[in-house]
Amino acid sequence: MPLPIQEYALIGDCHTAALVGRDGSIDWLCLPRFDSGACFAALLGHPEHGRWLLAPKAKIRSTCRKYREGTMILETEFETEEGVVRIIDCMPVSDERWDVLRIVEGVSGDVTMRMELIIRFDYGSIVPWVQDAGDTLLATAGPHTLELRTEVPVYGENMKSIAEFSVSAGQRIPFSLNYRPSYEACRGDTDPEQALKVTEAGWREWSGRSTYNGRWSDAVARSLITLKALTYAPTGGIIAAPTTSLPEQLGGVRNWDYRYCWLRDATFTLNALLLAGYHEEATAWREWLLRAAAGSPEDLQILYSVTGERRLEELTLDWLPGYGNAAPVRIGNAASKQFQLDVYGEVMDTLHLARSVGMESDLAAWGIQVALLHFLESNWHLPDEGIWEIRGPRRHFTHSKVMAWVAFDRAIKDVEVFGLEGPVERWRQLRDAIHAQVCTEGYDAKNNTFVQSYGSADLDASLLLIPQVGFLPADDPRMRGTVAAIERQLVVDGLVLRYSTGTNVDALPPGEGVFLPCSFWLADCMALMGRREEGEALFERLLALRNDVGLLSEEYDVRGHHMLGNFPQALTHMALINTARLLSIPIQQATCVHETAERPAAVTRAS
Ligand SMILES: OC[C@H]1O[C@H](O[C@H]2O[C@H](CO)[C@@H](O)[C@H](O)[C@H]2O)[C@H](O)[C@@H](O)[C@@H]1O
Repeated sequence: MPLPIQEYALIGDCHTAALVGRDGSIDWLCLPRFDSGACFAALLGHPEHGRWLLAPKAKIRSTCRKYREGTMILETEFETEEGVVRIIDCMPVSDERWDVLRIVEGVSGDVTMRMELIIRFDYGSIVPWVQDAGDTLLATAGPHTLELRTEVPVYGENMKSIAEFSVSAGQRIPFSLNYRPSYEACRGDTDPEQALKVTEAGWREWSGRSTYNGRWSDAVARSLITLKALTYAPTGGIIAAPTTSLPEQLGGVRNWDYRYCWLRDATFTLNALLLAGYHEEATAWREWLLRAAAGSPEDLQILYSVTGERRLEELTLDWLPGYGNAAPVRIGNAASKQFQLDVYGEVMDTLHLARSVGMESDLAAWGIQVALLHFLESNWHLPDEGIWEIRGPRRHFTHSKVMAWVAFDRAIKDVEVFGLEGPVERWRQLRDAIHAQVCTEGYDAKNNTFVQSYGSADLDASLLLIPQVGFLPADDPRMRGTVAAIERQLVVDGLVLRYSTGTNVDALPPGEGVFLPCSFWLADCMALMGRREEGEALFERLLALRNDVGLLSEEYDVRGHHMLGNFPQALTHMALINTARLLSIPIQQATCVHETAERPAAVTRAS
């Protein structure tokens, strides 16, 4: 059984990423990119599905770990009966090669160590042919080769590569695992100590550029680094999470592949990066978006691969039992074929924000935006699958319609503020028509609450975003009523469910954890409504759920006290950054909204 989700830490090179367990085992790694087949898939099965263990053989008394400040370099320290040993793990960022670097450092005593390398390409299904080539161990199968370099002797045993060695205080023993296509020449060795130095300097330089200097700077810094690590450097695409099929319900079927770029998630993420001053990432993402969205607006997908590929066929891997037997394990994502209205609003909002914070205006972007709006004009009235990507029948989701309003609202502001050209009068009429429709069809006057979808009495935590996008101020009585209803019906032990899965709206068996981004959104609403102390208390509670290295998954099981769902998740870390920002500025500024229902200042002002 793999470790509890919160016992993993992330290392990455902005092309792909690995999960390193507290026990020293890398249980998840896809190469050469985030969505490639995994060569270590023990996370979704057993060690025999691939992993790389590097840990003391001696009895472990305690383990503690941390990231080196401002970096993605992980240090795991094991205290054993024989002494203390530290493992330094990282993936040097490079466009030319893919390496996982592990340095074993003796801290005190003489500690006996064990390395166990089990390479299984294609998600644990292919045993490679392993050759000893002197100072290098070569593992090849089809298109893939992994090369292990280390000074300690390695031997084969039961289809595993094993090393046992001892490390004494002050000694450093490097291990490097390099990936290359098997048909290409060996790229040669790198100096591990030098690679570590360069990697550390690179991450520190990047972190040092953050403009956030509020109360929660450590938590925000770790979230920003995590978001950066989920960015695919060659294209600027940002993935939702580096894993597939970590279950939203233990033993359940809510298991999805998140190793793709959702317009929604990437847009939220980008807002967080932009507001912390990371304009380069914003520019790269805008270019990624323009390439991905190029073509007919009606063909816009809600998610793409990191390079913008569209066919993400959903398959199940029946040889993998799944994390804690939560089957099926899925790769690909059928949501790519869904119609989700909200993404139009999210894209328009981000591009508007990009202009507002001074990113150079791009005429090609505006051309695509106008085409998207043209499509939206004749499609906003249709039912859709909504923000939660339900797999049941389409509905008129209130949040989707609100986001259609956002799309026209931001386009109008782009014309008014930046002098861009468009049929602004027609857009104004549409904006007003959508607003009026939402306030009648999406609002239940009897219970004084907005509802999940037109005609339904159910609630939905996506409604908490209404003030953030500027549709209505947080202190509007209808919004106060909605927050109160959500607190009554969707809050479990202080944290927020995204909706009631018992209604079968998503056509899946009921039951999942509380949704962490929605819990941050509740804290935002509290802050915007003048309930700042409650908002802060909820934010602190959420921060306390982070694991020992500051990472969060998508969901949380309040009864079992463990994380659920893919990990670490960009949407959650983005929500954390946004809430920290909101709570870091003076109350007056946070709640200030224009009469025309502008976004709250806190959500638009770069710090
Ligand atoms: O709950 C069903 C859906 O779950 C996934 O979607 C969720 O993750 C997305 C990526 O973070 C997010 O954008 C969406 O709002 C979430 O509901 C899954 O990817 C879908 O295939 C699935 O239908």
